[in-house]
Amino acid sequence: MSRFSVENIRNFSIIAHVDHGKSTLADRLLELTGTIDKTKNNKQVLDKLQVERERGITVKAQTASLFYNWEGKQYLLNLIDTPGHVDFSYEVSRSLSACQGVLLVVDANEGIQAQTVANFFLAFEAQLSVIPVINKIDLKNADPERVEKQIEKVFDIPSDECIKISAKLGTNVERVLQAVIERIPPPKVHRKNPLRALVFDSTFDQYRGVIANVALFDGVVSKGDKIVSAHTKKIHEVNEVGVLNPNEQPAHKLYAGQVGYLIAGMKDVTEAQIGDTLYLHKQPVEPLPGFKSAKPMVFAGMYPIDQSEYNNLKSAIEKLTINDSSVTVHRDSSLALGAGWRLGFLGLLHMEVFNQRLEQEYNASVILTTPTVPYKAVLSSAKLIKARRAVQKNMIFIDQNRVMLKYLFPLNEIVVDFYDSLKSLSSGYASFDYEDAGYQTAELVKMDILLNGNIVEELVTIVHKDKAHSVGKAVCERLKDSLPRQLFEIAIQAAIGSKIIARETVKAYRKNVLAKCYGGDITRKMKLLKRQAEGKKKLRKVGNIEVPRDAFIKVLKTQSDK
Ligand SMILES: Nc1nc2c(ncn2[C@@H]2O[C@H](COP(=O)(O)OP(=O)(O)OP(=O)(O)O)[C@@H](O)[C@H]2O)c(=O)[nH]1
Repeated sequence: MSRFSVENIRNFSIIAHVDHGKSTLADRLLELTGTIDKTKNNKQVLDKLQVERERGITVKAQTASLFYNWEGKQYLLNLIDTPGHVDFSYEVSRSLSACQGVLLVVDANEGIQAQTVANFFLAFEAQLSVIPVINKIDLKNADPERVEKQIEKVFDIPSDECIKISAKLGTNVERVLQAVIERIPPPKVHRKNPLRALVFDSTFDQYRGVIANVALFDGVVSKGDKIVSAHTKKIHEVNEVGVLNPNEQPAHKLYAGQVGYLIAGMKDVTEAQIGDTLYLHKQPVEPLPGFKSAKPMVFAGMYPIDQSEYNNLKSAIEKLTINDSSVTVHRDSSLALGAGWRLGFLGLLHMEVFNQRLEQEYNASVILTTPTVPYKAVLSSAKLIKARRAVQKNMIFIDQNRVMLKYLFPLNEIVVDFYDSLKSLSSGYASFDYEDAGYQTAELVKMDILLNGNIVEELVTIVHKDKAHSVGKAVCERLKDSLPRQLFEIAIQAAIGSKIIARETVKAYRKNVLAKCYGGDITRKMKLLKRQAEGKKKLRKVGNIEVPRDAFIKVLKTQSDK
């Protein structure tokens, strides 16, 4: 790695709206630089996770070091592929901290979309060079000239700076590499200074522990060095350093300006903080600014299906959060579901992907309960807070056919199905992005669910006053369908304070498990009675009513559907 002087290094990222072609462009860049062989099968090479390949989306930023000869010089181009979906924008902003420039990919047919704008501003605020790339010019409906005008109008980038390509066919992709060299500056670093390395990402390997992705701002690091984490102050010996090409390729040393990986026997989440600065033992440095921690937007309870799986699930969640530090984890417990956690995610897709990764990468199966959003409650005698509907903030015309609208919304109104409704109302044309605008007051009420007068703690929820009646009714109906009949009548009620807003009744009945056993075989009877007793363990008693675990899960799901 010593061959590459700082002048011959470029660190860049590809950013875009979802599906505009980042991963396809990354595949072509990898082929052009001989990093991977050119075959028809190179599809989303950097999307290594099973969930990414199944869903065809990038959820995790990936790094690849490309070697490229141009005008007689050899360059080291470090590419960081980033996710497009809004739920993963935290990955994008972290990746940008290791870069000096970005390729902003825009679909020649769809033009500028919500995440194009959001990602552009992330790069702009980080003062990175932006190279606009108009992709998919091979499409029949492509209109690169219109997109060029949009880019000029919205981002103030002269249209002659746009590179028009087809990542699919490889058209003009070589020009993109040349623009990276010409328009993105080399990193501003000092190799003679003591080591200062930023941990911008990390993954967990079962055998080798934490693999930290690092960007070197100063100095050199080699195998055998003793390094210190500015965060924990713990000393670690470096076992391996190298570059991602795109798979790990060990090297003797990494130099300032380069991006690579480092393994130093860190075994634990707390030892591998993303945003941490690493320095050489006895040569302390001023730590780099690091990252703002991600702000969870959607919360869900997570429990093992069987409590005996608690410890395995705990370790799986810990390992996965090393790789996805935007998930927040707090211990929680529920009378119905046992010990578990309350996890915070950046959005619903993020929650689904995390759940799928737990299953696929760690073989864990879990119960997820209703996602909720955080509220701050002000308890007054009336217990009530003023409502606020969506408020329009501004409107910008991107071109004759497109308009960008900004609204202030209650988060609760958008987390569940807003995006889907928007897509179907606009026949797929509208796109959507959001950012947290802080807490606002609203008329929210706490809704209790009661069984024969006893509150079921697991089902207490916060709902908007206007929706309380419909949510309460739906929960009571769902509970009625899922509660087994018992020896006595059960009143199911939804209540706000002392006011009952919905009610259903389950008639009395006794389930005789021996009903179908006529005479004879005592062992069979015993078996059925034993099974009934085991079944009872999975029940939760509310007063004298037995509620099966399934019933909770079904009702919790209704709450999120409403
Ligand atoms: N016709 C055409 N299709 C393209 C081109 N580039 C990408 N695509 C297609 O567009 C779709 C999305 O491409 P991806 O590269 O996966 O998009 P992405 O931006 O990486 O998507 P995320 O990782 O989910 O954000 C795929 O079906 C590609 O085959 C192109 O130049 N022309």
